[in-house]
Amino acid sequence: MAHQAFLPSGTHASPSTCQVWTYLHSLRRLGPVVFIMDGRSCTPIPYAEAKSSQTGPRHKPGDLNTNLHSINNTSYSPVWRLLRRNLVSGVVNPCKASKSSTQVQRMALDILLKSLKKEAKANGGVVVPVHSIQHSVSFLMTSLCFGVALDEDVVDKIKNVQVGLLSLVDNRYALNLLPKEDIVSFKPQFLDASIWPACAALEWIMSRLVKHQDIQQKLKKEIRSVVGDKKGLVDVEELQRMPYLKAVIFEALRRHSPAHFLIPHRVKEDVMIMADHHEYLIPRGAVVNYLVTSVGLDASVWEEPLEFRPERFMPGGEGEEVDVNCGKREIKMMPFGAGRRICPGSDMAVLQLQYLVANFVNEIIELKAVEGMEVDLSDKAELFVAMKNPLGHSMHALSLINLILYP
Ligand code: HEM
Repeated sequence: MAHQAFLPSGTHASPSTCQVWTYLHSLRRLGPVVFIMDGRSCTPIPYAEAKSSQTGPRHKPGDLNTNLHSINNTSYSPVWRLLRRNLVSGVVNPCKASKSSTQVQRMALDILLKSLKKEAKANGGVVVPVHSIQHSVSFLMTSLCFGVALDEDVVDKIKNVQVGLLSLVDNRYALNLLPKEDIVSFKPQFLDASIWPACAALEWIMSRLVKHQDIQQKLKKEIRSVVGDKKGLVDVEELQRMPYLKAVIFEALRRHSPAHFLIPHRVKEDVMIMADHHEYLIPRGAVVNYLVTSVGLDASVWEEPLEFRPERFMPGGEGEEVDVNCGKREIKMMPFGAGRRICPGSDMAVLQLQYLVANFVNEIIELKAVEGMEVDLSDKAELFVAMKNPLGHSMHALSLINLILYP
């Protein structure tokens, strides 16, 4: 059953978007593909080749980030279960995030709004939101991670020098249950895994709100209909009565999935799969991955998949029943992965995005591009998929935005 098709050459373990599309193309030519990764390169090959390949450990033990005791590097085992349980019950539990972390949440929002307002005031309404977003989300996630609201300077240092994290460990949450080397790898991992995809998602959402003024207005109307003329913040409880807000966030996660791939998975035992009337063997030990983006852009599931249309997640839309946690229903998108290794921060990430976006939109009069400028929606693959030309990246970029704030 050997597949003789021409194989594309290997590429770096974090492929660019262009390479991803090459892979998608390969998928069409080669049928089901197994990605073999050797740490530096990632080669899509048909199952038959995979069968004869050697796959060693993904990472070098001992490396700070990758000592194989961190959640995403650990195979399914009691250690993985313990690490994951600690994270889920101690840090990312959405109830906890909505109650005991309210103060941190508010402070993060405050950082975002203050920094944007200051910049808008200094620059005649023009802002470059990417830095404010990163600062605010970093503050939020690091504070949740360490269990205390950290000083903003500290947040910056952590963001820039994660190696120094150990000196900041306090005895909150579950971290003190872990051996020292696990804490070292847990923290950078928590921060890498939580800050960057959340930043990317927030920036994509803002861009879409700039690009689609009608969606921005509809969202604003929904928020106002729930909070009325109440001065002050939109509460977490109020978010539950904003289905359109959730639809905007889901649509952004579908259309601009922050992760193009999952963290590679290793096959535990030989598995036979059927595709295009062929039976393929995925051999035990092979490293496999999913093209997360392509799942959310499948034209047989989504009408005009490239369009940004939050209405598809409203009653009657093709995404009405979608659950980003990929429960028992058909999987139509998987921005957080699926199954046992699904992102444990998914609920918290969605909640934080709802909170920040609702309050941000409630606070502004209008978010729009500077006259004559347009939002550039090209992307680039870094650790996660970010905007190639961030909103208002420089005075020469095409994507300056004009933030008109209430006085
Ligand atoms: C919009 C935000 C986020 C996105 C799009 C995202 C996406 C993902 C994806 C695609 C995976 C790989 C799943 C797999 O390999 O099957 C993952 C894993 C992971 N994520 Fe997230 N994530 C986000 C936010 C967060 C947050 C807020 C946290 C922590 C609080 C977090 C912690 C983790 C961890 C620890 C893993 C590894 C899980 C394991 O291997 O068992 N993520 N995430």
